[in-house]
Amino acid sequence: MKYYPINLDVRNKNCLIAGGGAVGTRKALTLLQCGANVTIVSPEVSEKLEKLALSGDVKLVRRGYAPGDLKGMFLAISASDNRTVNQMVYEDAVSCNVLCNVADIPDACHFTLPSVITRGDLTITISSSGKSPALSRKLRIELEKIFGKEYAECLQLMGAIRTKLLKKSHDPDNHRHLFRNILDKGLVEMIKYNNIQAVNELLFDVFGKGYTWELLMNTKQGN
Ligand SMILES: C[C@@]1(CC(=O)O)c2cc3[nH]c(cc4nc(cc5[nH]c(cc(n2)[C@H]1CCC(=O)O)[C@@](C)(CC(=O)O)[C@@H]5CCC(=O)O)C(CC(=O)O)=C4CCC(=O)O)c(CCC(=O)O)c3CC(=O)O
Ligand SMILES: NC(=O)C1=CN([C@@H]2O[C@H](COP(=O)(O)OP(=O)(O)OC[C@H]3O[C@@H](n4cnc5c(N)ncnc54)[C@H](O)[C@@H]3O)[C@@H](O)[C@H]2O)C=CC1
Repeated sequence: MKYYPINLDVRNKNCLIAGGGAVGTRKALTLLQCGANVTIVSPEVSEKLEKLALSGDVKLVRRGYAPGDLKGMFLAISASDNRTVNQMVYEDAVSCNVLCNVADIPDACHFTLPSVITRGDLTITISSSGKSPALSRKLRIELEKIFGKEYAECLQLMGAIRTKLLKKSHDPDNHRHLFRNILDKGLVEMIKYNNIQAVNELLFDVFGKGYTWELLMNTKQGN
């Protein structure tokens, strides 16, 4: 494996994108979805970014990238159409210890971006280790057909069961068996076909009283 896969918490972290064209816009939208504070440094930007700047969702600095722009940044993405600029952003990032991704120089990346599918709190990511973004995209489209919204609901339910069980005791050996058991008995399919009665019967069989779809799906969960 060439890259170490991690899930990075960028909420409220300052992130800079140099270059506000098609690629910079795509990367900005993902960062925004994840709750980052996004600054775009670019002489020209896409219409989408213009709108996001007007609504205050991104900060726009309308000029070319300059050394010093990375001060106070947690992460940087260089997506300009100028390789010299992109290389400079990378070198600045290395010298100020900022995590950096350069859209057109895979070797000048601390991290690369995967194709992403989200279903509620479930995130499925695909990386080709930089070899073929087109293949990552194709796989995403295929997997989106297989993993529907039932996975978001299933995850919400599993999370609520887990919170409830962990409040009572920490018993990983026993819990592992219970969780695998309800998944192996077709929980996802029952949710997919909206067979809530079967879900409740299964919950009762495995966990006993107090574990119902109605109760668990209305439980407030962390983060
Ligand atoms: C290394 C990496 C660095 C990074 O950007 O993080 C990188 C690099 C480069 N991409 C290029 C081109 C394309 N990129 C896409 C699309 C995506 N690119 C993304 C990520 C990555 N792209 C990282 C590796 C990802 C992995 O490991 O798989 C995705 C997954 C995520 C995202 O961008 O958010 C997003 C799909 C989102 C989705 O739809 O699911 C398409 C597809 C299309 O547009 O149809 C094409 C044209 C077809 C093709 O080239 O395959 C070129 C120019 C090559 C040239 O000059 O020809 C370079 C530079 C180079 O390789 O030198
Ligand atoms: N990693 C990826 O997923 C992909 C990467 N690429 C590469 O990404 C780069 C950008 O592609 P596009 O967004 O399609 O190009 P684009 O031409 O749409 O956008 C380039 C942007 O860079 C800005 N720019 C120019 N000089 C700048 C400077 N000195 N400082 C800051 N910004 C500056 C321009 O104003 C423009 O907004 C290209 O090098 C392309 O080869 C292309 C496709 C996918």
